Amino acid sequence: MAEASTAPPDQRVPESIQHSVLAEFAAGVCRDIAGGLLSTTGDDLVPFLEREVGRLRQALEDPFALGEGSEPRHPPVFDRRGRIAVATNPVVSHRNAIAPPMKLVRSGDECEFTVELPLQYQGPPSKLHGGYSAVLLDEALWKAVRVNVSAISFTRELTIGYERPVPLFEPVTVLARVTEVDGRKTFAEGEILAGGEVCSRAHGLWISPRPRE
Ligand SMILES: CCCCCCCCCC(=O)SCCNC(=O)CCNC(=O)[C@H](O)C(C)(C)COP(=O)(O)OP(=O)(O)OC[C@H]1O[C@@H](n2cnc3c(N)ncnc32)[C@H](O)[C@@H]1OP(=O)(O)O
Repeated sequence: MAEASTAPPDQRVPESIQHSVLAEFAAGVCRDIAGGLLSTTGDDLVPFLEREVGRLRQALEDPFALGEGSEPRHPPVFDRRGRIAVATNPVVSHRNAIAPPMKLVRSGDECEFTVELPLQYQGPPSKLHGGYSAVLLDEALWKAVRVNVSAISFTRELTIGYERPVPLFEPVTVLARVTEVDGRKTFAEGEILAGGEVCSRAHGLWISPRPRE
């Protein structure tokens, strides 16, 4: 298998479905280790790590059993230059161990995501770090812009209002929609909700780069 973490994109090689499933499984184990390292102390630490490493070892011994009947959530795709592109997105990609990952459940005029945040995203006790609320909202609003405007756009301004803390360890919803399109500029807004109540609100501006001369 290619050393995907160090190889530049154009040196990555195509991979089987089983390897994509294995990579996503390994990212999931990394996520569980990251959370467990924060909640496991003293004598529990070694058995915890042995258990997690054991899950990974078992998958390595029989990656085909792991992949049987299942599809990777984010299989590598070919980019416009025909190179293999791994889904690196740090919010939604199952292959990225630092992504929660946030899941798109509805896409259209309004985009809806769901996500459950574990301990590694904690700011105040049992609550989401505010900077990470901005990350979730940036991604969700960018997606609403992406779905509703043909040109690719990048975040130019993003304003967050923190009305209530976002809880960890339970499903939260992230909503996003476009409010105005004005040439290269697209304005969007959205919210993070928990238990039906708005915790954070965002609005911002996305701009598509000037076409090259
Ligand atoms: C393949 C992509 C995968 C993406 C994955 C998900 C990513 C999630 C979203 C992100 O996080 S993107 C990453 C974070 N964003 C960036 O890194 C963007 C950095 N900024 C830029 O690259 C440039 O500033 C940008 C391309 C966004 C715009 O550059 P321009 O030079 O084309 O914009 P310009 O400054 O000319 O502004 C365009 C227009 O907007 C106006 N404008 C700028 N700021 C404004 C403002 N705050 N309010 C109202 N209007 C504003 C500006 O006056 C101007 O108006 P006019 O067209 O009428 O002249």
